[in-house]
Amino acid sequence: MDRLQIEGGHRLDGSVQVAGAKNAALPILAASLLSDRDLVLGNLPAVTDVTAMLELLREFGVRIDGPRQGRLALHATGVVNTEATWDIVRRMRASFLVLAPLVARFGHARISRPGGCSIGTRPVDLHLEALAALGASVETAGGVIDVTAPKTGGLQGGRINLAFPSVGATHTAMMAATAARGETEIVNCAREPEIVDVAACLARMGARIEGAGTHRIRVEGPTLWRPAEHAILPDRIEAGTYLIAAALTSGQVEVTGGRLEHLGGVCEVLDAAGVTVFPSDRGLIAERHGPLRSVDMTTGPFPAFPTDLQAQFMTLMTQAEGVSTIRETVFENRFMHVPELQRLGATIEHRGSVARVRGPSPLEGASVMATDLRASMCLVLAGLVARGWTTVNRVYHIDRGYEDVEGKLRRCGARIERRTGA
Ligand SMILES: CC(=O)N[C@H]1[C@@H](OP(=O)(O)OP(=O)(O)OC[C@H]2O[C@@H](n3ccc(=O)[nH]c3=O)[C@H](O)[C@@H]2O)O[C@H](CO)[C@@H](O)[C@@H]1O
Ligand SMILES: C=C(OP(=O)(O)O)C(=O)O
Repeated sequence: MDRLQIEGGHRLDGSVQVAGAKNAALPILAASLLSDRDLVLGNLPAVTDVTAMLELLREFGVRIDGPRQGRLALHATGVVNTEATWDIVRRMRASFLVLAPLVARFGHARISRPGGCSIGTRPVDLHLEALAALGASVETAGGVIDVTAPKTGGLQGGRINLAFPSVGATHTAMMAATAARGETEIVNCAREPEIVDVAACLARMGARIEGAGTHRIRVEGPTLWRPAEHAILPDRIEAGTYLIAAALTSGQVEVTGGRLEHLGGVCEVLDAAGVTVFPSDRGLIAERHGPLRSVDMTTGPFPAFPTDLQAQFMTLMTQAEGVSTIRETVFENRFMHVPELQRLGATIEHRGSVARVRGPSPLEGASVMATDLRASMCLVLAGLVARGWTTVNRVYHIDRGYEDVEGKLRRCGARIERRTGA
């Protein structure tokens, strides 16, 4: 199992190219199942979640050509299977996103109920309610979810009112609605930039869809599919991670491809902490003015501070003067990094959905265990400022969503090595 070894105390300077967003790439790959026309994708991130989704699509019978000159072509003409087993779903939660396109196109799909993961229980009720609102019947038995569209006419347009602006349920609703007959209105939907990117890709594929990025999306179906080409938008979470890394080490890094409008509440919070993020010719730069200040932060759906940057922000706050109160409102158990940061010397009290970080704490390198993608990354960030060497174990979590993490950090001056094996 790979691990990363980091020597702290080196300032980051230089530039980092942000990859395509994993959280747009995964639903867009699932959306390739909707159409029998070619879909060509650019800017797919080289991360293991994308590899796993491509493997799953191949198992369904999707033909995949490339990558050639950075582009990958998907042809879903010969889909042979509409069942995703537990073995597939347990490897990657986002594989659940194939449910809607399969039901929409083939009228039926069976998928194992995804379990929780280290950040929360992560139910799928809102996905299933969205499909039911378009006329699908949903049966669950023995951990398997069976979804069938009406025998005559398939899915029908309708009104989907999401109880919470779930990102995944919004993807499910949009994809199902493109194949349903008539108008669908999705209310209280998620507004994340990845929703806008998925909607843009669906529109290129022929869907009549509007309102993505607002609380209400309208889709007029069914879609007359056409061949399409789409480049995945840059990963705002990766961009935010490297901006935080630069601020943490008092360095200056140009985050190429990062976009201010995608970072929502992040820049405001960083500004209050003494870090200004400003646009450059090619992306974003974070500039720190003297010592970091503690800031309170609450995660929430876009444009609030993203839960996927909460752990990295917590590492930043270990180096800020004062007490920072961090509230996690999206997932019920997303503080698994707290004991590992404490192991490095951070002073953090954690109760329920609130963590209080008292800084600045001198961190000391140690061996720590990665528990999920962003928790792992916050430990790498801590390693950049800890005294001596930090070893982050179970790096496969980071590889799920960060392309070439050690290469990107090393090119900015970090001392970081990947070690393979025991
Ligand atoms: C592949 C992908 O895009 N993953 C992102 C996506 O996950 P994901 O799509 O799973 O996140 P959701 O927005 O759906 O989940 C938010 C909250 O809603 C709850 N919920 C969700 C669905 C449902 O049917 N019922 C329900 O109760 C979840 O348990 C969670 O507490 O958005 C999250 C929130 O921005 C990000 O952290 C993840 O990185
Ligand atoms: C939680 C995340 O991803 P997923 O929804 O794929 O588990 C993440 O990207 O931080």
